[in-house]
Amino acid sequence: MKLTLSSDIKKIEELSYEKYGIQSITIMENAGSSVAYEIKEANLDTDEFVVVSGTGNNGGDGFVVARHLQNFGYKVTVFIVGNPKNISGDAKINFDILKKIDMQIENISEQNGLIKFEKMIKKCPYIVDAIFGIGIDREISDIYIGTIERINLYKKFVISVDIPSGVDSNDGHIYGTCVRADKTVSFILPKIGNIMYPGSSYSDELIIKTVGIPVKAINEKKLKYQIVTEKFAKNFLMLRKRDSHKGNYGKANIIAGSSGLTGAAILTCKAALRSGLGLLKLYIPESLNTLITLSVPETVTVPLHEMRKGVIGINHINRIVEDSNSVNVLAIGPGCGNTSEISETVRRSILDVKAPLVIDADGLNALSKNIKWLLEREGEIVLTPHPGEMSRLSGYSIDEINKNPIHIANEFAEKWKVVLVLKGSRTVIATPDGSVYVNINGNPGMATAGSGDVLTGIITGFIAQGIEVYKSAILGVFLHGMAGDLMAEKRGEYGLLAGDIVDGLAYALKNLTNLNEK
Ligand SMILES: NC(=O)C1=CN([C@@H]2O[C@H](COP(=O)(O)OP(=O)(O)OC[C@H]3O[C@@H](n4cnc5c(N)ncnc54)[C@H](OP(=O)(O)O)[C@@H]3O)[C@@H](O)[C@H]2O)[C@@H](O)CC1
Ligand SMILES: [K+]
Repeated sequence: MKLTLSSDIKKIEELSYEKYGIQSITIMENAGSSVAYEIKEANLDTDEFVVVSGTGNNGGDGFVVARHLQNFGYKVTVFIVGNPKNISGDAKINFDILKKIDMQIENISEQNGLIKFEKMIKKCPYIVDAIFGIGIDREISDIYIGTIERINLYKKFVISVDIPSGVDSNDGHIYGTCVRADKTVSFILPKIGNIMYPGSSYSDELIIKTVGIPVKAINEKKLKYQIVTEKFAKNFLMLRKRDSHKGNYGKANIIAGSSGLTGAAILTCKAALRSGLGLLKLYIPESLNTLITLSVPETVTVPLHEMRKGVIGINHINRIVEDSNSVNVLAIGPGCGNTSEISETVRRSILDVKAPLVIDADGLNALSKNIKWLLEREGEIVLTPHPGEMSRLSGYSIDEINKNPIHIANEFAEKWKVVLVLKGSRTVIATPDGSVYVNINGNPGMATAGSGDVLTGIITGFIAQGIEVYKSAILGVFLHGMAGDLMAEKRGEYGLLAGDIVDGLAYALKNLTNLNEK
């Protein structure tokens, strides 16, 4: 499902009106009535509603909701926040209708109105929030703060129109304060602010209504953001043929692990193998070989002589590079340590390995000091940073990245021609052609040591199996989240270990392939 900026929605609406002759008032009517019917069908235990409208078109939608709710037999009171003189266009048409049908309308433009509002919502259990939609563009002040804080204070059931009032639809940040909604009914397509944090945490449920905008108008607007849904991800998965052997499922090389960080190598290898790949080779400092072999016996290890304890010697790089040109993918980084040996390995791999590369953790740290190496890269490359690593790679602060992961990932992937997997509570996958995919499954239990190593292993495993590089990244992120969710259901979020995600991956893959077969 596509994901939009407010400008995308405005463009789609413009196309619908100007090219296809749809009337904007019709769309407002459909938007408002879709919310009202959603409320009616929920059979809520009330005979009364409060609708809180702003003075823009979101408020206009609220006026339509109020009219329909009244028709359904509910007692409705409309509170307008702001100066009613500012209501114009379609919203004004609907406002005038309310006056003609004797709707009870109150105004919250000063303290008096606020007291009246408070009194009313204390006794009315259901509130429709139509204060701001995609048009909010600045910090909220005064009377708006007072209104929103009162809505939140009494913990009533709140239905937000389009987006909880206070969320920026373009990035999900909050303009000072925000309505806490139980349900949001959004129109045409979800907005980035409905999906990204913190905005998405302000609504427990999100419903999308099409409101009569022609699909043609939506398709004509090239939309670059997309949510990764199960339906979308499962198409990338290849069914395993009955008459196949391990040679059909690809070969991967991994460089991971160093003294004290052997666990990272173990997790990466286990995850790669669990993704279904045929043959896995791990390059490992020789002193760690026994531990790896005992922990992941399915991995072929290449124990390499150490010039420094627990670190692969620099003299082996030629061999690794040469070997990696005969496999389907090379992954570098998990638990490698921040060493000059790894830095040189990353440099040579970027320059000389033609197979796709997956670079994570210490591999990224090496790259961030020498980002221009990417200019020399001919083959495909996936980078899987968390916000700290992304900060070192991009120069943006962690705070900036957390506030705007979609736009920063998009810019970086296009600039450096990489598939970028920016990890976070909503992992973003950005591709060199400017497409951006946002993953929405997963849970806070997955924010645990080794979780990223598991993701690197999964993506590596899928690339090895011949799934296109960007699709492997999307599928890997989706299944990583799905595996985490399955295991959190069994064990809870607190006790979740990265190793559980590896176990969950087997079940997640089983679920997804079952869906594929149906
Ligand atoms: N376009 C369409 O055809 C359709 C649109 N639809 C609906 O319209 C919504 C978008 O409507 P919109 O563009 O009018 O913006 P909206 O969210 O109502 O906010 C603008 C108002 O808020 C005000 N304001 C802003 N920030 C403020 C602040 N911090 N503090 C105080 N005031 C502030 C701003 O005031 P101003 O900046 O002019 O002073 C203006 O009055 C969309 O989400 C959907 O619900 C549907 O009906 C389908 C058809
Ligand atoms: K709203």
